[in-house]
Formats: sequence, structure tokens, C-alpha cells
Amino acid sequence: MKINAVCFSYPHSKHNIIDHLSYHIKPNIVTAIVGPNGSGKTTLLRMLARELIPTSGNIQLNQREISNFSNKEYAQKVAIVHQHNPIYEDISVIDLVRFGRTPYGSALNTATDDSILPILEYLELVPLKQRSMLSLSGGQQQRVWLAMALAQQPEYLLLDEPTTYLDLHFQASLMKLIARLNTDFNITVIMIVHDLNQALHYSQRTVVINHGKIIASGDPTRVLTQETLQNVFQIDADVVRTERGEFILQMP
Ligand SMILES: Nc1ncnc2c1ncn2[C@@H]1O[C@H](COP(=O)(O)OP(=O)(O)OP(=O)(O)O)[C@@H](O)[C@H]1O
Repeated sequence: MKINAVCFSYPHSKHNIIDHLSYHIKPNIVTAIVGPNGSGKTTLLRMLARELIPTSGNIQLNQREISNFSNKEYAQKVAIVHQHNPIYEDISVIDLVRFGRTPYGSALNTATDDSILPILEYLELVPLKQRSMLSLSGGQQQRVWLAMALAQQPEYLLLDEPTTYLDLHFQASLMKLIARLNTDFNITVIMIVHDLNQALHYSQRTVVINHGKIIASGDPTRVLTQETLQNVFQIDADVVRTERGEFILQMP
């Protein structure tokens, strides 16, 4: 995916929320997007999902402008899981995941169970499959939304702060699972994270955004330096080397 000099502003914003941003998202790896609150991360992700249209510049997927894909075609290529996913009407887990098959023309056909069962197993959702969404905890619901996105069989999976509602056990297991998605399903992952250690350990590329511009990008150990953390997040943090790798420690 190529982002070419993209700008974006909301109708009443006084300046560009995304400001002449260019970046080539490498396929088949995990890319983490980090940055302070309000720096434009979600806005950028929503443009990649075609939920927002750039004010200028363009985005290409497989050398084709994303605006030229039909909705169905694009849904087969790109899936997004938002941070907040409101449920307006109650629905069972399995029916919600089946909606992920809509781009293949078989949303509520039980024949699609063959394609979604492995996904439910992968996300440890089989025991919950007949439960109603409204009866699940926030973390369990989040895994169901992820299952629905995987049912789309996308090439690109966009995740907005995927571990927000998860306890420490599921944060770690979801991160490990995300890291495996490209090997197990050949999926390119682009995820927004606030926990810089998640970016450090689970992404191959990290992009630091501030005021709608890329401040640094590349190998996370090169990008997430004490100096960048100070400049961008205004935090006093140390990058500590241990036998189990590098960790970012924020000073109290
Ligand atoms: N629908 C909207 N209308 C007007 N302004 C918006 C809208 N959504 C976001 N903004 C503004 O655009 C800027 C970037 O918001 P965005 O949600 O992209 O940031 P973010 O980096 O994802 O933030 P966070 O880390 O807090 O989730 C913010 O100043 C925000 O107030």
C-alpha cells in the first residue's frame, strides 16, 4: 500500500489533520503506528479503509488507486477493526462473524461455517459461538470483531488499538496472534498501538506520527529512541537492554 502526499482536514478543522504524508507500507509484515493523542493515527487508518477520503494526494493498493476499487473488491482486500464497535441490535457471535463473508456473497448462508470455524478456533471463540454479543465482555467482543475481519480474508488488516479492552493475558496472546497472522494467513497488519513495548516487540516497522506528519519510521529499535520519546511524547523514558530483548521503561 502506498500513501502519496496525502492531506486530510475535517470540515471545520483550521489546519491539515494529516499533512502531506507519504509512506510505503511493506507487505507481509506488521507495521505499528504510534503517536500522541490527536496526532492523526485513526484518521490515517480510516483513509486506508476508505472510510474517509483524502483532501489531496492518493493511496494506492497493488499499483491501483484505492478509490477505483468497487466496495466488494475492496472489502476482499482490506478489513478494519475499530477501537469502539457499537452493537445496535443483539446478534449471536457466529452470525456476526458470518457477516465477514458478505464480500463473497454468502453472509448468512450456513454453508460458510466451514470457512469461519477455523477462525473461531484460532481466536478461542468456539465455546462462545452461540452466545449473544451483548452478553460478552468488552475483550471477548473485541475478539469477535477481529474474527469477523479475518472472515473477510483480507490482504490487509487495519487494527485501531486492538488491545484496549483486553486483560494482560489476552493483550499478550492477541499480540502474539497478530504477529502470526502474516505467516498463518499471509496478512499484512497495520495497527495503532499506545503501548510502545508492543510496537517494539510485535512490529517489524514502526511509524511515529505527530501533528499529521511522520516524525520517524523504520525498524522499531532504531525508531523508538530516548530522544524521539522525549521529543514526541514528552516523556522521560529509558530503553533498557535485558536478556529477553529491549524494553521501554517510562520514568515516573
Ligand atoms: N469527526 C471529526 N471531526 C472533527 N475533528 C475530528 C474528528 N475526528 C477527529 N478529529 C480531530 O482530528 C485530530 C486527529 O484525531 P485522530 O482521532 O485521528 O487522532 P489519534 O492520533 O487517533 O488520537 P488518539 O490517540 O487520541 O486516538 C484530533 O485533533 C481530533 O480532535
